[in-house]
Order: sequence, then C-alpha cells, then structure tokens
Amino acid sequence: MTVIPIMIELEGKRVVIVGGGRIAKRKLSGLLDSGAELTVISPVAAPEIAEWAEEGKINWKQKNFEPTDAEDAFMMVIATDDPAVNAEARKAAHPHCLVNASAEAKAGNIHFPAHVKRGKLSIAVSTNGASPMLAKKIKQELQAQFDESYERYLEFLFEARQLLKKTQIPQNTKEEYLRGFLDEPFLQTALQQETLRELRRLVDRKKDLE
Ligand SMILES: C[C@@]1(CC(=O)O)c2cc3[nH]c(cc4nc(cc5[nH]c(cc(n2)[C@H]1CCC(=O)O)[C@@](C)(CC(=O)O)[C@@H]5CCC(=O)O)C(CC(=O)O)=C4CCC(=O)O)c(CCC(=O)O)c3CC(=O)O
Ligand SMILES: NC(=O)C1=CN([C@@H]2O[C@H](COP(=O)(O)OP(=O)(O)OC[C@H]3O[C@@H](n4cnc5c(N)ncnc54)[C@H](O)[C@@H]3O)[C@@H](O)[C@H]2O)C=CC1
Repeated sequence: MTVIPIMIELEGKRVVIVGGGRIAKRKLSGLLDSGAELTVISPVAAPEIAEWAEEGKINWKQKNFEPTDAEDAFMMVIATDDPAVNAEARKAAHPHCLVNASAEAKAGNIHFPAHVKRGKLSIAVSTNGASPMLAKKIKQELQAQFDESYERYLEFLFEARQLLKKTQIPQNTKEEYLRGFLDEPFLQTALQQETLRELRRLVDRKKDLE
C-alpha cells in the first residue's frame, strides 16, 4: 500500500480537532488560513488556542470529547494524550471522514507532511511516518534553498504565463519562453518587470490587430 500526496481546499469545511495541547496547536497553526470552520474539543487548551478562540478564528468547546462531536466533520485531527480517547474519536469518525491520528502513524487515513510555502509554491515532505524529524530537517534545507524571493518569482511566472496565453505566439515557442523563465536570472525583479512589460506589449499588439 502506498500513500498519495494531494493538495486540498478546506474553505467552509468542518474540521474538528480533538485535544488542545502542543500538537493540536501545531496542526491548527497550519489550518488557520484555510478558510475551514475549525472546532477544538478539549477541556484544557494551549494559550494560543484560547487566544484564537477569543479572536473568533476558531470555536473552542471546553469539554471532554463525545462521539457526537464527530458529526458532520469533513476532517478530524485527533491529538489528545489519552490513547483511549484517541481510539474513541477514531471510532466516532464517519467512514468518509479524513482522519489524522497524530499519536499513531498507522491509524487514520491522512498525515500532515512538513511544509515549505513560498506564495504559490508548496513543497511538502513526507516520510510516511518513518521519521518526522527527517521530514523537518529536509524542510529546513529546502527553506534555505527556496528562499523568500520565490514568492515574488511565482507571481512573475503566473502572470507571465497568463500573458503568454493571450498572445499569438505558436505553442512550441510559448513553451520555450516558459522554460527560459526557469533560468536563474529570472529570479531578479528587474528582469521579471522588463519581461512582463514586453509580454504586455505583445498582448496589446494582438489586440490592435483584432
Ligand atoms: C504520521 C504523522 C501523523 C501526523 O501527525 O500527521 C506523525 C506521527 C507522529 N509524530 C511523532 C513524533 C514527532 N513528530 C514530530 C514532528 C512532526 N511530525 C509531523 C508529521 C507527522 N507525525 C506525520 C508523518 C509525517 C512524515 O513523516 O511523513 C510533521 C512533519 C508535520 C506536522 O506535525 O505538521 C512535524 C514536523 C513539523 C515541522 O515541519 O516543523 C517530532 C519532532 C518535533 O516535534 O520537532 C516528533 C518527536 C520525535 C519523534 O518521535 O520522531 C509521533 C510519536 C509521538 C509519541 O511519542 O507518542 C507520531 C506517532 C507515531 O509515530 O506513531
Ligand atoms: N504527530 C505528531 O507530530 C506528534 C504527535 N505526538 C502525540 O500527540 C499526543 C498529544 O501530544 P501533545 O499535544 O504534546 O500533548 P498535550 O499534553 O500538550 O495535550 C493533550 C491535550 O489533550 C487534551 N485531552 C485530554 N483528554 C481529553 C478528552 N477526553 N477530550 C478532549 N481532549 C482531551 C488535553 O486537554 C490537552 O489539551 C501525544 O500523546 C503524542 O502521542 C507527539 C509528538 C508529535
């Protein structure tokens, strides 16, 4: 059996986090910007979780987990320090629910990979639970290799590709351009801006011909 990496949109989806400790906080911090409807079930929670609840970013139900808390959950993150509670929560999950069992790599049906995000670029590293620490180490190496400048670079690549699509340049030439943009010098803002200006001119010329 092998695991398949996917990117997932959680906007408006109900995500239930069981437990409110260090691990629940870490998983939540990666979920806050997803637009998901986040609910934490835990009698006690880390200060940051309490703050997020006060700010209205999440719901915090200050109580022990009960099976009804799993109702309608699209995803569950199970992260209490009590194996019996974790097992109860897993059992309560709907068969179609995405379940992250943080305390047992073999249980559940999704893992969170270590994640480098640079704007539109995402690099996820997974060891399938063999060594989360190696995943973290590789993430740190990738963070150094793909520094913050990649965020702007991805915006450039996106815009340049959209503009190219609007020109009348033949497909194989378009692909040559796109490949060219992957060369090192295009990481520089000046060249990015100059290229976008030229592409905009090409698009305008096409409009003039129409
Ligand atoms: C299966 C998985 C399920 C899941 O959580 O999704 C899982 C499971 C478990 N982790 C455990 C321990 C640790 N996990 C970390 C760190 C991270 N763990 C993450 C993911 C995953 N951990 C998923 C597989 C990822 C993969 O390998 O592909 C990362 C990558 C992402 C994230 O957490 O978002 C994040 C790095 C964050 C970053 O990038 O900075 C550290 C180090 C640290 O905290 O610094 C330790 C202590 C050292 C050690 O034990 O190795 C234990 C034992 C618990 C116990 O002792 O009871 C289990 C349970 C088990 O092994 O059964
Ligand atoms: N996946 C990962 O990356 C890692 C997972 N772990 C595992 O995650 C588990 C949790 O670790 P931490 O967050 O550090 O523990 P923690 O002690 O900081 O937090 C445990 C939380 O569970 C809550 N809890 C206890 N009983 C509950 C109940 N009946 N209903 C709802 N909530 C309840 C507590 O209120 C507390 O907020 C550990 O047992 C460990 O096995 C540990 C390290 C890394």
